[in-house]
Amino acid sequence: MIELDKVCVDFQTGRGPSTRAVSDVSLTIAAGEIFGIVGTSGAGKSTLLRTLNALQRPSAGRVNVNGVEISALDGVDLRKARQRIGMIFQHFNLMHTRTVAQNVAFSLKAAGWERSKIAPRVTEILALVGLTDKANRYPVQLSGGQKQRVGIARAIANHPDVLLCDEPTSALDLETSATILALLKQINQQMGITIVLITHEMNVIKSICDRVAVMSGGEVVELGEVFDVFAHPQHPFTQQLVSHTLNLTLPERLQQHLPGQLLKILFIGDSAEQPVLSDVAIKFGVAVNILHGKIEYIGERALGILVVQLTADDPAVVETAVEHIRHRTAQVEVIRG
Ligand SMILES: Nc1ncnc2c1ncn2[C@@H]1O[C@H](COP(=O)(O)OP(=O)(O)OP(=O)(O)O)[C@@H](O)[C@H]1O
Repeated sequence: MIELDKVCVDFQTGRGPSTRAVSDVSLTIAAGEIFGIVGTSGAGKSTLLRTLNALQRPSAGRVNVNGVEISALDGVDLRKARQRIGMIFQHFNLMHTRTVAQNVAFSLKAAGWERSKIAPRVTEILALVGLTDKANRYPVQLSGGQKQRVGIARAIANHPDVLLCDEPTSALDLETSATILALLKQINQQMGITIVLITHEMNVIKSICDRVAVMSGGEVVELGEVFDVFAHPQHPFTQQLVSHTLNLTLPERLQQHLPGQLLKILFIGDSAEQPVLSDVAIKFGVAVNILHGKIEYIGERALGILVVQLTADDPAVVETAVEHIRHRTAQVEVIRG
């Protein structure tokens, strides 16, 4: 449904050398998927997202949406192709002199809807985003979350196939963010709209995306199912993002002064249901001290993480116990041996 083939974007600033904002990105995004692009500021996320509706032209490479090479279109053809692609923004981009209903109606007028069909569609779509009672309010009278709901209503009113989301929750508090992400998920499931979302927060990726591309320095450095990226991040930048999100750092003081081995253990699926730690305690006579732990739910799947300290009189016994744990869990990282 969406295909990027070796997309590069260069910006020429002044007379100096150009900046490469997006470097050789190739991706395929399936119809109906919620696809996340994560990276720090300046990674090239916005620039890449904007190539999907040709707000930004690639300097090299091709962008195909619904079988049409959007990066090669202009004029009427481009306007038509863009009508199949909605977009929402971090700061909502609403028209402040128009009411909520007028903001949504405006997008339908622009898409060439018959006058008589606009009002019923506005009513329907405002009900879907939970804003029926705010139809005649102006944006200034709304909370951030309500403004983003207007943005979403406006973006999906014309039945697009794709919804592009540019940091949709970055200006919102945690609770409101969660309700907006839940609304996006609901829209994806009910209407089958493909969602491409950019964010700098792994938590946003974790809560609604199916797959994720990690961007750094204009490149996609990692790509995969969200669960797999969280469970086995490969690239050092992804490892840093995931570890920061899971927040399992122990105070330095504790790390330095504890005897024995400190392990971070990952439990996935079956391994989460087996009494691995009590088994090693009994079998090898090691003392197991749990220092930190949590279970993250990503989609329907659980990812358990524990930080434990293993001690015994004989260090060789601890080594054997660590090997035993390694064979029965998804991953063991020795934080300090
Ligand atoms: N119009 C432009 N002219 C020149 N350079 C630009 C332009 N737009 C973006 N850049 C540069 O391209 C790089 C990528 O920017 P981009 O906005 O895509 O990153 P981002 O990952 O979306 O970051 P942020 O989250 O801060 O928006 C940056 O170095 C930026 O300075």
